[in-house]
Amino acid sequence: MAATRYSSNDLRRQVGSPRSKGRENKDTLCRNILIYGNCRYEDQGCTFNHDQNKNPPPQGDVVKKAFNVDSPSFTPASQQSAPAKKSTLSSQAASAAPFTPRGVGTPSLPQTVEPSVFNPAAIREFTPQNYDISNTNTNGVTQDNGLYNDPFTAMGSMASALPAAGQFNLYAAEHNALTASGAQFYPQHGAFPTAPLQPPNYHLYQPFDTYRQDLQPWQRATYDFFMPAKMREEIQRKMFATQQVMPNSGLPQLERWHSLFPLDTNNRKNTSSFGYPSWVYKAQNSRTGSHYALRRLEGYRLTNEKAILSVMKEWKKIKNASIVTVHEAFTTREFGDSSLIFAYDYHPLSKTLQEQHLQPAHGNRYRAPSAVPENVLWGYICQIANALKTIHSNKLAARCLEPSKIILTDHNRIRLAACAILDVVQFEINTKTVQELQQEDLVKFGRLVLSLATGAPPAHLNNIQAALDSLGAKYSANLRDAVAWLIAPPNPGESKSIDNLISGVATHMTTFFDLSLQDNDEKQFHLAKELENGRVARSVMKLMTVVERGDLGGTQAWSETGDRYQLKLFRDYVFHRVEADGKPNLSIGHMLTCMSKLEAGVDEMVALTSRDNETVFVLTYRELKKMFDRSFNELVKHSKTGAPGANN
Ligand SMILES: Nc1ncnc2c1ncn2[C@@H]1O[C@H](COP(=O)(O)OP(=O)(O)OP(=O)(O)O)[C@@H](O)[C@H]1O
Repeated sequence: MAATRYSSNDLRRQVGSPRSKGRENKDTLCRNILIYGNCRYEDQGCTFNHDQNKNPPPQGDVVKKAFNVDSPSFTPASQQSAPAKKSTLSSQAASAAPFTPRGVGTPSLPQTVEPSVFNPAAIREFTPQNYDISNTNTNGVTQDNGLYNDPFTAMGSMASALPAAGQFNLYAAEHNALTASGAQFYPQHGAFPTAPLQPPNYHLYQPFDTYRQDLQPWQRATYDFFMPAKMREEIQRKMFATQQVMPNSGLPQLERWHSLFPLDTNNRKNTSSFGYPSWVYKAQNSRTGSHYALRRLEGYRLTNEKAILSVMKEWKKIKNASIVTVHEAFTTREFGDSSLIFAYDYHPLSKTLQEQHLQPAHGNRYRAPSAVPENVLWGYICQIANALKTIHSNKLAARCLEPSKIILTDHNRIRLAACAILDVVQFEINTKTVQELQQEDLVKFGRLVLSLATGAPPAHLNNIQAALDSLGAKYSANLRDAVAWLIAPPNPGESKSIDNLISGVATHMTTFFDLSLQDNDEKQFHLAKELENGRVARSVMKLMTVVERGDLGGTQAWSETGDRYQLKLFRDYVFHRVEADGKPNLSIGHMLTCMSKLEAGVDEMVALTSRDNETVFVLTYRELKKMFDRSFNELVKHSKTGAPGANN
């Protein structure tokens, strides 16, 4: 802006004040001080008062003057009904057109408006799009009596003043509630109309950028909008495994379980773990539809009902990320024998530690499996210690700590997979106390780690000392000491506990904890992206229910007429774009942006052209969103099921 625009004289001329002289001016506070905080003409002859503290004009005096800013002749007609507000500032802003965001409608401009320093049209350029307002005096920037508060400096104080989640609905179509709650953000501006909080536009696509900061915008690719391909593939494979069925498996349907699918990778009848051959099946619960892993102990005959009841009562309390949760146990004769079944959480595509580390590489049975890296071993130690801590604190013992009964459910993530079984099976014959069983847990834990470190199954570890000595070549003394401590019997009169081990491996625990937090951060980042995609997907689904539908509720070609026609053209604009040479434009960024703008109902204009180029509609996303909502609501009214979410 030209410097002259800010001169106090000019300002006064614009507001229609008569030129005052000498002493009179000295009493009047210079408007440049009011508006800009200083007056560059102070030392160049500006005759107004530049000391804000000097002679503040008494409120009563103002109304007595023939010409003053609150004089009714300067008050726009549209504002007269509002309670008169005392102000010593320029009336220019008061008579300026009330700001209305583009596309909301034509603001009712007062007819007597004089040339204005404040050009609302210009102010709009600073307004964040889709900024819904209920107070037409506000336009997204703090604006009152000619004062312009830089929204960007204001944001700092806003950040701390942001309302707690739940105070308003981020997904609300209208944000008037926000405007109303704006008052609390400007307590210091009590005398001014409160401007609404400028909320970030929650509806617009907002991918996080923490993890790809090194990329320039033009280097972004489609996959930047989605989770990494590897992660997606892994999750999809797991989903596929969960849904897998085997129609002619010959497996029975149990009372409340169906679609049994065998998970065992060999059909050896191995009785070493429980004293009975055991089999694992994936099955779907008929009541909940969820999938579980059922472990069946073949040929087990239950003699004491209390065994299941009392053991399960205790084990159902155990919730730990390193233990596969056990839900129930029951007996069945559906397999043609008397079987005991345990229902566990199902972890698709898991492998036992035995399969992962102790079996020769597939297709090469002469080559020993490669050694488990030390950091992976420490990860296992931390997770098993975590599991044992919970189990032992609940006065239980894990008992089944074998490589074939610990499953790997994700990258280096393990879980004890056969808890509670031995407690039921040996309910009547067990003669050991829980403390003794817990001591045994520690020894089994040590043998398990030793087995993984040496590559020999626990049953083959006959010379423990030799195996421990061999660790020195591959692993740190720290690891060797931890394993030796676990396996060694406690000193007479002493007992070892899992707490002792946890204190001893605290540094490894913190390393593992940190890695797990980092992993969590990364997943959170991908989750945030998928949140955006989920929203866009819902909007696309809604749009697809409307366009090309045909007739509805007796209206012929409903989807080709009225609002629906424009939505159809919008669909073309978003998804069927072509280049000048007719080649399809498949920019995913364009699709995501348009759909999220639609969801946000921003005030940006969009031109929709019919396919024959005969008709062009120029409208805002806000208008389109209204059409979209109207059309969809009409559909909902005619539907049997009602609003989405009421049914699946
Ligand atoms: N909760 C579970 N969720 C998903 N898969 C599981 C679960 N528990 C076990 N499995 C899988 O079932 C398969 C068979 O497990 P099992 O414990 O019978 O191993 P195994 O090597 O056959 O042992 P054994 O020789 O003692 O029968 C393994 O591949 C294992 O990963």
